Amino acid sequence: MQFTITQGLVGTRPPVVKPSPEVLKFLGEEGMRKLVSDHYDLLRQSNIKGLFPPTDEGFALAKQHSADFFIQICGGPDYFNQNRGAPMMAARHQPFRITPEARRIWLESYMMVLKPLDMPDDLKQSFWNYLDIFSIWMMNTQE
Ligand code: HEM
Repeated sequence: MQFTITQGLVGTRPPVVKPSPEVLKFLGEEGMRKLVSDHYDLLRQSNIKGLFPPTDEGFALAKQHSADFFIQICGGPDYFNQNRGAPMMAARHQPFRITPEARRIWLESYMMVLKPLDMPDDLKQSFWNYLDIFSIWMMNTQE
């Protein structure tokens, strides 16, 4: 199990592999929502907290939308499309200043919630590899 952070250039979109559907089968929808919620709670205490909604209501909604997406990308119901429309993730992140350093903090926060998670290593790896590569797509600002 290796939590590698691949060096990626702002503005590039390396080919990405979706996480294994087994991740969602193992965690269940509630487990996935808890994972995403724990990640957001770390982001809220991080140096990039200013990127995220300041109110509790906004923050709860952000958790919901993000979990909807991860459930969908892992082969579950298309909650994200139903609630938010086509993902277009890079475009949705465009209004936010996502630098390589912000990506690193975002990924390290996922690392912190994945490490202690009760899930087989091959599934953690599959989920991590997706986060590692797809997060490169979200970078839109040089340091
Ligand atoms: C694997 C990579 C990523 C995925 C799959 C992802 C997914 C999402 C999703 C689904 C949303 C909600 C969009 C909406 O409903 O309109 C969102 C919003 C957001 N993401 Fe990401 N994201 C990723 C990487 C990042 C990174 C690296 C950052 C910053 C360091 C970031 C910062 C934000 C911010 C600021 C928002 C808006 C507030 C919010 O709804 O949380 N994201 N992201």
